[in-house]
Amino acid sequence: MGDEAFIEVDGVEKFFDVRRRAGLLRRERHRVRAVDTLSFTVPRGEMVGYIGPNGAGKSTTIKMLTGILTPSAGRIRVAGIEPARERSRLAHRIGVVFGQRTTLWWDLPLIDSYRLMCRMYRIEERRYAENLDRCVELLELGGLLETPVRQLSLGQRMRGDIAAALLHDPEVLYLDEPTIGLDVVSKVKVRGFLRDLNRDRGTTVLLTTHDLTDIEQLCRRVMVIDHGRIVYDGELKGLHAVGDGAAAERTLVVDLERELPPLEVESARVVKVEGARQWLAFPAGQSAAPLVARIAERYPLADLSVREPDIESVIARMYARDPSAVTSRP
Ligand SMILES: Nc1ncnc2c1ncn2[C@@H]1O[C@H](COP(=O)(O)OP(=O)(O)OP(=O)(O)O)[C@@H](O)[C@H]1O
Repeated sequence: MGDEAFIEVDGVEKFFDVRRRAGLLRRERHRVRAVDTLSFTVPRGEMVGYIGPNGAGKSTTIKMLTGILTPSAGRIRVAGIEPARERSRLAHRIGVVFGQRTTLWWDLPLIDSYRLMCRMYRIEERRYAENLDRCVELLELGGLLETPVRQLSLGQRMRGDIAAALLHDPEVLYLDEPTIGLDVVSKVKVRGFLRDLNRDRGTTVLLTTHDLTDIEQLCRRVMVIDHGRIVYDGELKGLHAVGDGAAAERTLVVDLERELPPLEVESARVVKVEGARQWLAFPAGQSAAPLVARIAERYPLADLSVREPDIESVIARMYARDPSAVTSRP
């Protein structure tokens, strides 16, 4: 196998047979198609965004790539291994982080979880010590190693989980919503760490997220999945173009010292007013700083924050504008 296809997904389908109520006593069998003829490849060392609306099939894809789920049809290879068949052999070569749940032992100090993983994965002592030192330093975990996981903040726990996924030096890292619920500072730390990991160690990364900034800052390539199929595969800026420039709007949320009529500011428009709070949409490509300066000059400003466009709205507009414009990479 050449490096051209380090992750290889070819015509993969996954359906679930579920039973649902169809009347008082009757239950009907019903087939949910979670992934529908999915095909893509990821070369070694690439960091790819994998995005799509809720229920599109992202988690199902990741579960099949780790071997937790077996495809109903089609072929998957990761580092030359068929995940569902050789799940434990593959486990030595991949790392997984699910943002919504932890792989750490809740009641144990962080370091104990790491020691357990070292034994479970039979990681060689020296390699373990090196990887741990590097993660502790770069993810700033030094002061947290003796803390039980349940006492960690969400951002600390996430950094702890990322370290756990990297102790055995995986060649591939799957990240499912790694920045979900994190504050801005934690997001910046996590993104910086992932960028360096990919650059310095050549780790192949597949990143699922609802936060477009994660993609913007980390991935040149993005794949969009909807209804279990890839509907776009290419550069992020191409996605913005398909989704119409207006889709890529950010929102400035302004708290004024008192209620005022909608603000009038160049290159932004008020989209909502609620008491002394106003929401102003402005082009995502534009820096917020001059806009903030213009508002501060003319209006009594108490506080403000910037909201990034979310993936759902970009995709929704992409469809609203012209569904046929949504293309796949050749
Ligand atoms: N074990 C299961 N049994 C039945 N249906 C399932 C199962 N797992 C997933 N599905 C269904 O398959 C579809 C795809 O789900 P999946 O979790 O992969 O989506 P997702 O893109 O990860 O969504 P989200 O962004 O909400 O996490 C959904 O319709 C979901 O309800």
